[in-house]
Amino acid sequence: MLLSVKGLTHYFGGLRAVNDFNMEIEKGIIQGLIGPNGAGKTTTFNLITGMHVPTSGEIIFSGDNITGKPAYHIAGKGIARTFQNLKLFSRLTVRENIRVVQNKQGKDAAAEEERLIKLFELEKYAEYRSCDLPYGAQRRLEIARALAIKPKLLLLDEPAAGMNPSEVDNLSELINMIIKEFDITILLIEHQMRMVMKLCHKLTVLNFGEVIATGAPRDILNNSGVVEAYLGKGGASIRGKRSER
Ligand SMILES: Nc1ncnc2c1ncn2[C@@H]1O[C@H](COP(=O)(O)OP(=O)(O)OP(=O)(O)O)[C@@H](O)[C@H]1O
Repeated sequence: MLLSVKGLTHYFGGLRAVNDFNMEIEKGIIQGLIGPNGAGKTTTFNLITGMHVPTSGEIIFSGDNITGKPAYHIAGKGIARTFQNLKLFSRLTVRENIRVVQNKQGKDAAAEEERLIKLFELEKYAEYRSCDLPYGAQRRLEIARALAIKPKLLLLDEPAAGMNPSEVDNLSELINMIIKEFDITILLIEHQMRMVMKLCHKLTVLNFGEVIATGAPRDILNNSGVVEAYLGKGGASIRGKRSER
């Protein structure tokens, strides 16, 4: 397993945001982490990436226990992330945003910078400050910048937030391209179910900080506990169809 999370629990004061969370991620796949608002998805990302120290539990990445290690250490081990609300260096150019996170400078780094700019269709914006980019391009840049640290595991936190349907389709293609072009594994938080169903090989479903289901996307869609968690008893399904009552 590339990542094993065991018994992860996190309290914010008296609020238990993540409760005995277990998850395993195999190398080379796109795994989805879904669940209703406030279920604890972003908190889980923050725990994995060292932004919060868990109350208890263990996180093993590539055989190393990274539980409670500082964020720079975890990034150095090969876990990169993007944020729900973009966190680009707004006054730096596209090129500079990528360059500042690269570990080394030199010929190889410059070639990698060009490759990322090209793959993410950012050529025409390369010298623009990131704050001057259209929204979709900012989102692409955030993923390109995360890849610039050459991670083994990429955590994407709602990359389709605020996108229109055609932008969501483009993003899905981009994520498929990433898994082909880079030697990488992806953990994806996303509310857009169409995208989740299209991309993910496996899903983990969180509700009130607990895992309520894990498995193949098709099985998850038909899991009554999951449907209930999203919409309450007797509600519509997460497939978007209204159920007859
Ligand atoms: N820094 C914090 N301090 C206190 N409570 C927090 C903090 N961050 C998150 N929470 C609480 O922890 C719970 C889980 O939040 P989290 O953001 O992880 O959920 P989420 O599944 O990512 O939700 P969404 O889909 O809305 O982004 C929520 O009740 C939230 O209010």
